[in-house]
Amino acid sequence: MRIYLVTDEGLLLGKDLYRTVEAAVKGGVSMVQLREKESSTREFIERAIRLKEVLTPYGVPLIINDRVDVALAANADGVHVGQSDMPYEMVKRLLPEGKIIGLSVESPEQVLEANDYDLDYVAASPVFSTTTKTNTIVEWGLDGLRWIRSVSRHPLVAIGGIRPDNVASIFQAGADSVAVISAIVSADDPERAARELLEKSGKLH
Ligand SMILES: Cc1ncc(COP(=O)(O)OP(=O)(O)O)c(N)n1
Ligand SMILES: Cc1nc(C(=O)O)sc1CCOP(=O)(O)O
Ligand SMILES: [Mg+2]
Repeated sequence: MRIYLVTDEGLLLGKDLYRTVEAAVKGGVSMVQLREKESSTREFIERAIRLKEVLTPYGVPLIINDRVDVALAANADGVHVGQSDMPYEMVKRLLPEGKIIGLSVESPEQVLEANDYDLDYVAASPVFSTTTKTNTIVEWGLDGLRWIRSVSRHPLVAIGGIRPDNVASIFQAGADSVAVISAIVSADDPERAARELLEKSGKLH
């Protein structure tokens, strides 16, 4: 996975969620996270089931943000948790073998602690500060990403403020993948936006 799309209903600017995600996949997105902060549990599950139906023909995994129960109910491919969410050990115990687990890391201590976990990726949270999510601690920057790469045994996802003009530098600093909301979700043409990110990543060939 290179371009990892995270959804946000509030940033769709009137577009349809499912069409936007499908267009982004056509443009090169290879993993999708359903991130619902306002919806009811029932709406969250319904959206997850529908999104899974959209993604399955493309072979693109669906990750559920925060909620192991929703992931299980929708037979999603995995869960992303942050440092205030369900602890890793519980997520690991509750999810069937083979499901994806991603964890946000916000400090050097958390990066080192994550080396004890059986994770599919750690997410540098945030690589750059962003208006999309403001309750973050401190941005890692490119030096921070290089440091994580040098000590972490896990695939490294970068998230926060990622755009076509900085995506190459993020991969050069050691990220394996970039997770993006507004640069794709808020674009007039999400397929083109995803393709541009992939082309500018320097990772096409
Ligand atoms: C890929 C990815 N990285 C980081 C986050 C943020 O997780 P968290 O800190 O739990 O914050 P919320 O997204 O739950 O508000 C993420 N969702 N995805
Ligand atoms: C969901 C999320 N988590 C972050 C973190 O730092 O943990 S930043 C973020 C939002 C990323 O949105 P955009 O691509 O629009 O900057
Ligand atoms: Mg969370």
